[in-house]
Amino acid sequence: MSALLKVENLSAGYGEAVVLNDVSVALDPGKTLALLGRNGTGKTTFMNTLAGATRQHGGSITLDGVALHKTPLHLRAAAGIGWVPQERNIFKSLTVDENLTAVARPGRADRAAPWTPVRVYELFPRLAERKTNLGSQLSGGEQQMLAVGRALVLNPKLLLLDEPLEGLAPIIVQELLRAIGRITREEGLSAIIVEQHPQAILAISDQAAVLDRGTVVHSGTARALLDQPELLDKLLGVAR
Ligand SMILES: Nc1ncnc2c1ncn2[C@@H]1O[C@H](COP(=O)(O)OP(=O)(O)OP(=O)(O)O)[C@@H](O)[C@H]1O
Repeated sequence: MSALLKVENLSAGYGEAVVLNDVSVALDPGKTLALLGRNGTGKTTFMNTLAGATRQHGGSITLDGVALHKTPLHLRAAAGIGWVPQERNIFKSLTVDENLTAVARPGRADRAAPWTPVRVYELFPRLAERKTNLGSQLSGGEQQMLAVGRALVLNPKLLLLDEPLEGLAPIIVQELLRAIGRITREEGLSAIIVEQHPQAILAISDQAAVLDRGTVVHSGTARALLDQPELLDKLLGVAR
């Protein structure tokens, strides 16, 4: 199987500052990668770089055979990147429904059931109940659901979720984890998930990579890291 995403020898950062150094990652179609690491190790910078929001200094990014590093930020959604940034970026002055319909793109020919606002409401019934509420009137968890829904209706090839569970109540975390599992496992959408709750994300991921100081210091299966909690703690700098 050829990789959906191939990142090779990537270096990137902000202006002259280089944050990511020689990062290589590959992801097969339909698979999920958990991207882990301590604070400030470059996880968000990696996601931002896939989305085209940083300065790339070197290396290459290929999505579905297309050289993404040559595609500017405003064309990356059309190129297949569904980005849910840490700050969620929903339109706060539009209703839930307007948020979804404003960005919806037709599905790709290879998808039997494209994501539409209707399907997003099935996935997140809470959003269906809030259709006419403004983005600014939603709770943090509902905003996160809307941000995920907005990325889905773009019908991306690769979904990027940057700390989707951050700051959310445990019951909402469970709802989101179930929904993410459905999107990836059942619907077969490829995803990269950055998270501070490693166990929860590893449990729904296929692969794992750990960043430290802008470099990949571990990569393998998610299962192997779940089975070796001491190794995981060591990689994440957690004292036992
Ligand atoms: N807009 C920016 N301009 C300059 N430097 C930045 C910017 N954003 C992040 N950095 C720097 O890049 C490095 C990596 O930060 P990044 O946010 O990618 O890490 P992270 O692993 O996602 O951390 P966290 O878990 O805290 O979100 C840090 O040293 C940070 O100070």
